[in-house]
Amino acid sequence: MLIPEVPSISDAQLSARLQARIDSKTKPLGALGKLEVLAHRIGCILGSEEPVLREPQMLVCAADHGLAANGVSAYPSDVTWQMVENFLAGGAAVSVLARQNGLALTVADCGVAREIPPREQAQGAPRLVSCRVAAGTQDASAGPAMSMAQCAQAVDNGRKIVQGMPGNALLLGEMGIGNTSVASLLLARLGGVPLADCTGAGTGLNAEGVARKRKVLEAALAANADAREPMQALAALGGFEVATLTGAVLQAAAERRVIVVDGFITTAAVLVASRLQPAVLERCVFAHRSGEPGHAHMLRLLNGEALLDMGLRLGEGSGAALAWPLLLSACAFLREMASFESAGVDGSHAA
Ligand SMILES: O=C(O)c1ccc[n+]([C@@H]2O[C@H](COP(=O)([O-])O)[C@@H](O)[C@H]2O)c1
Ligand SMILES: Cc1cc2nc[nH]c2cc1C
Repeated sequence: MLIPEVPSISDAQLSARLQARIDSKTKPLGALGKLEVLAHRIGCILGSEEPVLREPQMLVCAADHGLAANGVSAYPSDVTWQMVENFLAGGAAVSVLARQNGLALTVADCGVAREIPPREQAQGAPRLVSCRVAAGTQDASAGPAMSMAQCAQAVDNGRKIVQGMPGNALLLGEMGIGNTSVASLLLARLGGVPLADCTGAGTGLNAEGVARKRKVLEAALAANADAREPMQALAALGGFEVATLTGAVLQAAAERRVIVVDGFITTAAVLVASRLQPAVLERCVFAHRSGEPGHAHMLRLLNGEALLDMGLRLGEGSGAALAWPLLLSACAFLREMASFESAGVDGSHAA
C-alpha cells in the first residue's frame, strides 16, 4: 500500500497522567512554558510518562526542479549537487549541527540533476542514499512536474528509507534550488492561500525577482489547474525531495516516531502528508518559524506552533537540529525533575 495507516494516538488517560506529572514538578504551575507543551507532546507520541529519545536520525532529501530554469531562485541549480557534496564532506551547516548534536545524518539523492556518485562510508560519517527518480523534475510552469508514477515512486522511497532507520525520532531536512517555489505552490493549491502571501525571496531574490517568481508560479498553477487532490498536486507541483519527504513523514508517523519539522519546504511535505493522513500532525514538532513569509501561513493552516523564531531561512534541517536540545530538555525534566512530594516542597498555591 502506498499510503500507510496512521491512526490517531489521542489517549485521554495518558494525556491526563502526563499533565499531572508535569504539574507535580517543583515549579510554579506552567512555569516551564512551551517546554511543558513539548514534553506533553513527546510523551503522547512515545506513549510514555518517562520518554527517552533514542538514536535520532536527520534525513536530508535533495532534488532539482525544472521550474528553476525560469529564474525563480537567486542561485543556479548546480548549487544543489554542490551542497549535497558539502553535506557529505561534513562542511555544511546541517553537517556541523548534526555532528554537534549527535544526530545521524542521511542524505538522499531523490533526483538531483547531476547524479551524486556513491562512495565508501566511514563509520559515523554522513550516509548517502541514492533513490533517484529522475534527473530533476519537469518545468511545472509548462505542465506536471512529475508523473503520478514518479510521484508514487518518490513517496515509496521515503517510506523505505525510514523503515530501515533505527531510533524513535526523525528530523527532516532538504536541499533543492527552486524548492521554495514548490512549497509556495503546494500552500496555494492545498491551503487556498493567495499566491501573493505564499511567495517570498527564497535564497535571496530582490523585489523584482520575487515579482518574476510570482508570475512563474501563477503560470504553474494555471498549467496544473486540474491537480487538486493531495497526491495529484504533489505530482503536478512538487519536487522529488518533497515527495520523498512526504513518504518519510507518513512512515515515521505510522511507526510513531517523533517528527521534527524544519522550515518552509519540509512543512510543505507535512502539509501533503496531513491531507492524506491527518493524524500525522499528532507526531510533529515544528522546530522553527522560517523567515520565508509563507511558512507562517502554513503553520497556521496546520495548527502548528514553532519552537524557535530566529529568522532562519537556510533549510537543510538546520532549524530542526538547532531545536533538538529543547526536545532532550523536555524529556529530561519530565523524567528527572523532583515532584513537590519527593522533594518535600510545599506545592500548595493560592487560586
Ligand atoms: O527552510 C526554509 O524555510 C528555507 C527558506 C528559504 C530557502 N531555503 C533553502 O534554499 C533553497 C530554496 O530556495 P530557492 O530560492 O532556490 O527556492 C533550498 O535548498 C532550501 O533548502 C529554505
Ligand atoms: C549556498 C546554499 C546553501 C543552501 N542550503 C540549503 N539551501 C541552500 C541554498 C544555497 C544557495
